[in-house]
Amino acid sequence: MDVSGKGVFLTGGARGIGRGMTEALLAKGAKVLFCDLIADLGKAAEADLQKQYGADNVVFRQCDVTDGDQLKGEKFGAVDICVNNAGIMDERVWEKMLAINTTAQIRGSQLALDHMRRDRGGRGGLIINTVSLAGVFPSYFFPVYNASKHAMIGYTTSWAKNPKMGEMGVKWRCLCPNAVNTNLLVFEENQVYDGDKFLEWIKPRMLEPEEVVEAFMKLIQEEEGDGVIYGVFKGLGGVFKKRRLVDADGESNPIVVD
Ligand SMILES: NC(=O)c1ccc[n+]([C@@H]2O[C@H](COP(=O)([O-])OP(=O)(O)OC[C@H]3O[C@@H](n4cnc5c(N)ncnc54)[C@H](O)[C@@H]3O)[C@@H](O)[C@H]2O)c1
Ligand SMILES: CCCCC[C@H](O)/C=C/C=C\C/C=C\C/C=C\CCCC(=O)O
Repeated sequence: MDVSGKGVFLTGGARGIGRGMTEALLAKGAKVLFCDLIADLGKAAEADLQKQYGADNVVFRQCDVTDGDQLKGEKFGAVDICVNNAGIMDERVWEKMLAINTTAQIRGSQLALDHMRRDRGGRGGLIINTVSLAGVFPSYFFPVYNASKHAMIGYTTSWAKNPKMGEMGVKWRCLCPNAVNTNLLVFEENQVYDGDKFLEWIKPRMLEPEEVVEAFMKLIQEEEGDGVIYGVFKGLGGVFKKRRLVDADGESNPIVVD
């Protein structure tokens, strides 16, 4: 989709990957309403971005995505693209994690679908859920996080397969990065299992947020690829290539390039 002039609603945009996504969308001419739980970071990001891209083009709202009314209340001038990106990683508060990573992403998707459906007077659109490579492969370091992300792959790709989706005019995509150098990877003891081992495993594979944002922009701008699960990772032939995950039965070559 050409994002120029399009309306975007994005969650978890105050920092990390979501902050980068917001800026990249603005740079391509989109108008972005982004929300986050952390008001001071969000407002600072808004001030920076408004200076660069104009106050009419980017707005921040404080919002807890687990509060259905707040999410609904912020919706939506005219939204062409919805990015459900807010997420946490903390096995100690696993129910809260499911509420943010899964329930809220599903709620955001449902609200966006209702808003966008062409067959009910909307103008169509694109829904992107930030998932994770942990939504595709098992990882014993964080079982509930993993489950929360597997659920979003199932949910997103299932909607994409709905035979009436063409009529509804809505496209669905999952963005699945490997570990990214953001606050999510700053964790305390017991937040994950064997955290030291995870960090050791991840060190040579770690992505920078900009790499994920670049992949996100490719995913968003491509016309093809409905329901695609878009992996972003190092070490299997490059970070930015479009890949469709079609075979997850082994670590050696689980991914087939299109
Ligand atoms: N960092 C990684 O290794 C990695 C890898 C793959 C996928 N992801 C996913 O990417 C997404 C973004 O994570 P990130 O790495 O940028 O982390 P981050 O912590 O930098 O950003 C996440 C943002 O979500 C916000 N948020 C959390 N709970 C919220 C709530 N209840 N309501 C509103 N906003 C809330 C946070 O305040 C934060 O600004 C998450 O869904 C995460 O699971 C991250
Ligand atoms: C606290 C870290 C949270 C990071 C979450 C993020 O979404 C990253 C996920 C990255 C990778 C997890 C996915 C798959 C791991 C697959 C295999 C690991 C095998 C390692 C081993 O067994 O030695």
